Amino acid sequence: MKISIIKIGGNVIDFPEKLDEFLSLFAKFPGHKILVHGGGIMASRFGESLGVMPEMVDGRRITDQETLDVVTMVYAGLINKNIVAKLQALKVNAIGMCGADGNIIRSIKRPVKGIDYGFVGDIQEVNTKLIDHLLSGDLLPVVNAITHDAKGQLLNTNADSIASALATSLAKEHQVNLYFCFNKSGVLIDEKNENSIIPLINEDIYAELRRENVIHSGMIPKLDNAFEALEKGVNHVWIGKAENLYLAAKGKLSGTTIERSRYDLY
Ligand SMILES: Nc1ncnc2c1ncn2[C@@H]1O[C@H](COP(=O)(O)OP(=O)(O)OP(=O)(O)O)[C@@H](O)[C@H]1O
Repeated sequence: MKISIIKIGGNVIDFPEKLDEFLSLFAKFPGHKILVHGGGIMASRFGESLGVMPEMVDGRRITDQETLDVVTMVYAGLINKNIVAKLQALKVNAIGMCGADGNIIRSIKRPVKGIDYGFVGDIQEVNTKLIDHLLSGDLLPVVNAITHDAKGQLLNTNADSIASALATSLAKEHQVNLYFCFNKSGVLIDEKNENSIIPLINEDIYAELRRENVIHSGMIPKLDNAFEALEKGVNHVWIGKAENLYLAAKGKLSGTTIERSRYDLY
């Protein structure tokens, strides 16, 4: 089977018009597909309205019990069910899932090493058998950033890591492409210039861009996940603007392609 894993960033989810535009393109996206989302911006806003203030370390959310309650309500409830309803309206048979549903993603609470992230989960296992069944039955899984430890504990897990883990697990038996959609036109040389897209990044270019601080914050785990996915057999990884996903699927250059092999950009 050919499978596309598409991760949608919080900046797109947060704007209803942008989300609608993305979902109508996504609905037409060819072949078997899985949508992965978090929703950090909305979770922070809802948390604040309930008096649960966000606390971030290196772009990652510290998840105490109250924060876990908020992210579960927002990711697995509000955002997930809204996306599923919108896809159903587009005649796509979407099914919303957190990691506990059908034991689709099992994780383990991150051990404390210097920083205590609280109820944050590192992925251990993906139930590819169930995903195969769903995709074969023409269902479209919409997977959010809440996983579980199979002992009754829900855990907050990075959505980029979920997309990457789904892709690498499914790549053992299928041809898998991974797309990270966010609110910028790709990985940029100058973040303020949407035309400064870096069309292709390999390990050497990545190391240099990190040294020069061109790549920082949320882009670092995204690229780490991208390289790990390629190393573990994923066919193709793309990072770009949500609106350009359709062009990317048609092989038209409109974002950043991540590649393992050496390639001289300059
Ligand atoms: N060179 C770069 N080009 C583009 N964005 C960059 C670059 N370096 C760092 N970034 C940052 O990376 C961020 C994207 O990663 P981030 O994981 O925060 O976004 P996201 O996919 O929308 O996340 P989430 O799912 O958590 O909402 C951008 O908002 C940008 O600030």
